[in-house]
Amino acid sequence: MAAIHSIAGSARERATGSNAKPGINANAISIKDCSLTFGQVRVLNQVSLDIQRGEFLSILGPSGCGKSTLLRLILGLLSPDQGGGIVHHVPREEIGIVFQKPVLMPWQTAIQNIELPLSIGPQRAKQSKAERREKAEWSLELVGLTDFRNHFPQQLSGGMQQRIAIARALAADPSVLLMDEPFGALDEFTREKLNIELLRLWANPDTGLNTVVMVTHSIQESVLMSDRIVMMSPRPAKVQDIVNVPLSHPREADMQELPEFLSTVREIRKQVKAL
Ligand SMILES: Nc1ncnc2c1ncn2[C@@H]1O[C@H](COP(=O)(O)OP(=O)(O)OP(=O)(O)O)[C@@H](O)[C@H]1O
Repeated sequence: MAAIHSIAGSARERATGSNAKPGINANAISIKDCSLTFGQVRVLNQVSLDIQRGEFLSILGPSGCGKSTLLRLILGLLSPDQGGGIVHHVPREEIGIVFQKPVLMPWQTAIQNIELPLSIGPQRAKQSKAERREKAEWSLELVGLTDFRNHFPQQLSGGMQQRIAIARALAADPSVLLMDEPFGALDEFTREKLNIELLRLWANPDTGLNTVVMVTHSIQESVLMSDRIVMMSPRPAKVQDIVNVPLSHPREADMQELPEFLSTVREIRKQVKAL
């Protein structure tokens, strides 16, 4: 099916506005005809996708089709065995990731967990200890958890732990954030709250965050949050379709009652059934 709607105006503005300076590619990352096989199992089959600067892109597809594999490919943790490869138009160190499980160190406090990646590897030399602490405090404040800075993970709810994981990713100042089912383990109420919080962080000019790529199993979540939705086919996965979401920004939870929201959800459901 052809893309069913034109791209939302504000997304285009984000993609082609202040971020797309002359001479800078309008894409953040380009995936060119990539295939990947694990042993005898072909997981990705000639996947091509341009991830545009400034967009919120969701990836939807059947379980096991290769969505997480695609994120790992984008991050550079895996390499394609065939195809033109991945072109990063933004520096690799500007790409952050948030996983479904927050993976926090249980013996470290919230603020220490956020600081940790800033204090190891090449990141360490970039900032003094005081600067790292200041950055961690800043990102903790962004996710509204300053009062919980000295709490250990087990003293925090699942939603709070995931906000710490998001703060940890934001502390490294990513321009591109990859998210692998970040809210999949949360209850519906918390999930919807964090959906909107994440959109606010994406729109917040204080963060360098510009482009989000989110794997999700939820059609509603993908429509509420995204500018475009990539539909993957069953394994070996290829890009089946790209759906443009006709909702404006800023998004609000009650937009889920709009006819454009409902018709887009219906259209995607129809496509999912036909996979
Ligand atoms: N390191 C690996 N070695 C071998 N096979 C792997 C490896 N990683 C993933 N796979 C296989 O690749 C396929 C795709 O896995 P992947 O986790 O990318 O799917 P997914 O679409 O993210 O699944 P889900 O929606 O259930 O999270 C699966 O069959 C999985 O078993």
